This record gives sequence, structure tokens and C-alpha cells, in this order.
Amino acid sequence: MTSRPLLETHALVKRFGGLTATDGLSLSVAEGELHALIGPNGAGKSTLIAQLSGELTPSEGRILFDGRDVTRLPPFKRSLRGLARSFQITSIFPSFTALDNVALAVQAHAGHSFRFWRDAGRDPRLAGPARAVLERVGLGARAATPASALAHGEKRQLELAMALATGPRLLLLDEPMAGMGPEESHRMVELLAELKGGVTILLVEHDMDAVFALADRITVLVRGKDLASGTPDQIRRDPAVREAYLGDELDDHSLEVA
Ligand SMILES: Nc1ncnc2c1ncn2[C@@H]1O[C@H](COP(=O)(O)OP(=O)(O)OP(=O)(O)O)[C@@H](O)[C@H]1O
Repeated sequence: MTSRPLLETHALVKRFGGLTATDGLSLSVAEGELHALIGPNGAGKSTLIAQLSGELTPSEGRILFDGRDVTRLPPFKRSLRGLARSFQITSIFPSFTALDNVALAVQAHAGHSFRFWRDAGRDPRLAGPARAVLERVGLGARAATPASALAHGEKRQLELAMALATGPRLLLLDEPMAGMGPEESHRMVELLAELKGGVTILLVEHDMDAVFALADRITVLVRGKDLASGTPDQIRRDPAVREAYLGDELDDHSLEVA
């Protein structure tokens, strides 16, 4: 792993009327790391992810990806550069099979014509890579299943597959475990652990066991500001973090100092 930042924000600000949801945030995500973003409800995590993916425009500040300014780029242009967001179940076509959905993601990224999009899964140039990605996320056996028939956790795996199909260098994951039972969460943690290192990941997640098990570095966001950034151990031991957030939210084994 190198320590060169793949993603940086400089003094990023996002205001909604009188509310400052991102408040002068300077964040750095190194190439290859799994960086988790935690913080209480309303801390500004989703607002930050939306600015990084390009769905929201910052009020002030800059976003650099691989050293280049992407602050004003639309989402699809960021995706072409390798900055991909996952977990928007709404982008799945419910009547299409899992394979077709991933094949479409491959096709969209490769910039092929959409003329034959219904048959994307039958085009070997698309189906081959799509199948490989489905295997990678553990959905190989569900390739021919319509997306609407997948369990909730499987839909989240499918979303991850669709993001991976675009060959991202950095994946933005906004609460991938939300709505999952313990077994599905466990499978997702295993999957993210396998992906870790191969692709840089910025993970927003409320499941602290998952965060502390997976993260190389953690940033604690409180009221749009970086309260602390460091390794899981440093974050566990940080008095300001314990006082502001982890003390009540995380007074369990994930917080115990090893
Ligand atoms: N489109 C919007 N318009 C106005 N206020 C917004 C908008 N989106 C978010 N906010 C406000 O910005 C603040 C940060 O919200 P955000 O959803 O980013 O927090 P979060 O850390 O993701 O919270 P949670 O953990 O509950 O998902 C909150 O006070 C929220 O009410």
C-alpha cells in the first residue's frame, strides 16, 4: 500500500440554507486503504458521500481524485475516472436477471451502444466479465434469477457487483449493511474484507463491529467537521471521540481497548 492520497477534500463546505452540513472538511483517503467514516446521526456522512459522487455540489472547497480536481464533474465523468458509488438499490432493473443487471453496468461503463441493452447478458463480451464479478461477490449461483426475486442482502451484493463491474479505483459505500440481518451482514463483512486492498474503499457504516473489523483508518465526523482521524486503535483511545460519540454509541466490545 502506498500513502499517496487517491481522494482528498480541501476545506469542503456544504450549506443547506442556514445549516452547515459539511463544515470546512479536509479529508484524505490513501490508495489501497479501507477508510471508514463514522459519526452520529446528522453528522453529514451522506452529504459528504453525495458531494464525492457528484450528486451534490459543494458550496465551497475542492475535491481531488488522483490529484485532479473533480469538484464540478458530473457523476458519470467521475465514474469514468474510477470513482464509483454503490448501494442505490433504485438503480437495479427488477425484472432483469442479476447477470443482465451487471452486464448492463459493464456495457454502460464501456460506452457501448444501448440499442441491444435488453440482451446485454447474452453478449459474451459483456456476460463474461459480468459473470466473473457476480462470482466475486458470491452471487454466481443467482446469475439467472430476476433481481426482484433476490433477498435484500443479495440485492446489496448485486449493487456492489454493478459498481465493481465499472472497474473502480475507489468505491463509495453508503451503509452497505443497512437493513441486513446478522447473517447477511456477516457475509458482507467477509466480502468487503476480500475486496480490501484490491480497491480503495470509503465506507459509511453504523455497524461498529464491521467498521472496527474492516477499517485501516477511521474518520469521526461530528457536525460536519473531522473530530478525529486515525487507525481503529487510535480512534478507540481518543478521549474526544469517546466523549463526543463513541462513549454512548459504542460502549461495547468493539470499543474495548485491546
Ligand atoms: N437536502 C437537504 N436539505 C436540507 N438539509 C439537509 C439535506 N440533506 C441533509 N440535510 C441536513 O444536513 C445534516 C447532515 O445530514 P446527513 O444525512 O448528511 O447526515 P448523516 O451523518 O448521513 O446522518 P445519518 O447517519 O442519520 O444518515 C442534517 O442536519 C440533515 O438534516
